[in-house]
Amino acid sequence: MKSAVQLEQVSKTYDTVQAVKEVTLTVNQGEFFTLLGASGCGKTTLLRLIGGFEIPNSGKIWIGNQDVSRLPAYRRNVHTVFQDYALFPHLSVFENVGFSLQVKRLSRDEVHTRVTDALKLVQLLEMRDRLPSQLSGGQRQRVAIARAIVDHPDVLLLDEPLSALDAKIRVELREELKHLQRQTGISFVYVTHDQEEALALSDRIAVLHNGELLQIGTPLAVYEHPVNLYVAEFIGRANFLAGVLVQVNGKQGQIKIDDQVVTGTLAAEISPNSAVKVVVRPENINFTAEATSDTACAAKIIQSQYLGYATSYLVEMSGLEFHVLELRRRGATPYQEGDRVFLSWEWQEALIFPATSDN
Ligand SMILES: Nc1ncnc2c1ncn2[C@@H]1O[C@H](COP(=O)(O)OP(=O)(O)OP(=O)(O)O)[C@@H](O)[C@H]1O
Repeated sequence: MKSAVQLEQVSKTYDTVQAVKEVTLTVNQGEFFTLLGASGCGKTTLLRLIGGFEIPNSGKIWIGNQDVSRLPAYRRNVHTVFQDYALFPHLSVFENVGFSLQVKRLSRDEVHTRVTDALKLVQLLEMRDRLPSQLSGGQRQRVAIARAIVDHPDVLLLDEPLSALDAKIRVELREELKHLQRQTGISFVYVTHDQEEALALSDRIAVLHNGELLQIGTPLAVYEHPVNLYVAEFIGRANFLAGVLVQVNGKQGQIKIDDQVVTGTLAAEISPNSAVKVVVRPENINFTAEATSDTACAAKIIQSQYLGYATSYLVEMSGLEFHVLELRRRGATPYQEGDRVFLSWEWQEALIFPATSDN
């Protein structure tokens, strides 16, 4: 597979802050690649390094086959879509989108064809004569995206492009963006702190923390096989149970939590009698009114929230609180607050990490 962007041991320091620490990664051609992390983790800096708005202190950056580590932004075949759209207020939608082509002195016909195609892709052709002030936030962002794809860049960099929009428009535009990326085949490098957005959009996700790359993988891999407790906590919801590993049987571990014993999969090599944390997702916990197996734990429902498609429970077991999500099943009545239940899960569905693992 050909690479669109490659970073090798890239670091960037501002004064005393090391914003990016020795990051190595490859974005494949035609890939929707997301940089995900909490505020301040270095994702915008990484994007700015790829775009050429910052120069790394050390390391190398390639776009396609070209080493661009020292090239200024305007000499890289990449475009950036910013959170605040950055449109020219006095130019129409059409003129905004065609601006860079006119600067390049393309013929009128060529500009017309390309701008029309780009506006069709973002479904804004009928608004071509409006000014940015006459558009909604979502429409403005679509103009910014059309402007960025109009001269067919190899790579499009997007810095939280949906974060200024309200929730409903954000989800709509998210679907359009994914469709647009597939249609154009442009490689997208997308920055967000929103894990749900990252899961929904990406072919692969790079999870960053304190300037370091923790994990790269498909949405499924980072959700189901997080490399450490930090990634498990950052992506999706999870319950964290502290206990002691009492027995190891191949990949399976038994953990004692107070007087209860639960099972899980060892996510790392851990020796018996170590302090561990078990990570189990709310949707992987089952309830039964009666104990069904040795590892079912007695618990009590503290809170029940009916969500329509599912019921979300807060449950207490041995002084620990659990979140449980039960999808709606035809004919089933949700459990009530105060009900006594037994919790269980498949051992493959719970991950055991050393308690000292980075979180
Ligand atoms: N121009 C700058 N001068 C000094 N420090 C900076 C500069 N830009 C970023 N930083 C620092 O570098 C670190 C990473 O910042 P960066 O903007 O890349 O994070 P981020 O993950 O994009 O955060 P956010 O989601 O809040 O935008 C932060 O500690 C930030 O304060």
